[in-house]
Amino acid sequence: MLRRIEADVRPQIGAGQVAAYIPALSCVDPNRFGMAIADLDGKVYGVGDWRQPFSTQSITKVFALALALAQGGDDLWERVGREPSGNPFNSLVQLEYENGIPRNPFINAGALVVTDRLQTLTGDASSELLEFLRQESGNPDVTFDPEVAASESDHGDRNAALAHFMASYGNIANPIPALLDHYFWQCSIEMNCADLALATRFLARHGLRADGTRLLPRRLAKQINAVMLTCGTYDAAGEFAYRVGLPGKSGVGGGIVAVVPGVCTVCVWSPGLDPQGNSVAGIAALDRFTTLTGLSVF
Ligand SMILES: NC(=O)CC[C@H](N)C(=O)O
Repeated sequence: MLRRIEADVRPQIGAGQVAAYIPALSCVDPNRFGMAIADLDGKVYGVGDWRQPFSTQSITKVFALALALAQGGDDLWERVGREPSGNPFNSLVQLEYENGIPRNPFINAGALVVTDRLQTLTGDASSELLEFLRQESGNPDVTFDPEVAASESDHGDRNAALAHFMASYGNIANPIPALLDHYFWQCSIEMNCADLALATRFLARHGLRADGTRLLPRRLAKQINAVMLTCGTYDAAGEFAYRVGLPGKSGVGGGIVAVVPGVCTVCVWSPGLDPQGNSVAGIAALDRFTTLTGLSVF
């Protein structure tokens, strides 16, 4: 089935624009495509470049959210909302109208609040996140890409503006330079499709980690999946629900993870992005996946 999906989406591979806001991402080959499916027991099936590491970027926002909720509980929701933003992921405009409370945890402003919370809870948000991803993927080689992290920092004015703006409303607790560092390191984590499909499994397993221990109560796993469905692909979340019908989270590295609760997880990677910053071939592949298998939440 994966081979069939790859063949079906071949005309779209290379379509769109590779992220160009930092040099480290702009040189990625747009013709790459990989896809992996992990079942609940951790068996992985893949096609194409599924073992090629890529920049996970905003996909890490899901894992940071899960850790912040697991360790700090529902208080987080006093500082960040759960509604789709209908605006680009790095937009500033809504924040002023809404008194420094970001619409959801998956736009940059919301993710900065989540990382701030994780930093308060753990004292080392990005290392905590990396360790979690290593454990859940079973791959000790999952690592930061220092070049991407440095590039994010060099071109980080907008994220810095978001953080300072929220701090003016009292919605950031940690020193901003340290918070931004953790956020940029978080964005720089490199993983492949297999790693990401495996690491996302706790959301398909209703909160159970790879080792069988519980990360999240069932309720929280359901809630994170719901926020992914409504907010995981920014101002294209409606279109993603329409075409794919699964909780999903994208990143500007061209990766997307999707969850079929109680069944499996999927990760697809292809660097060409649509204007909303989501992988063109990635969405097409997930669209084919749910159409061919009938495995959507609807
Ligand atoms: N959508 C994304 O993947 C955005 C992540 C990117 N590093 C940023 O903060 O702008």
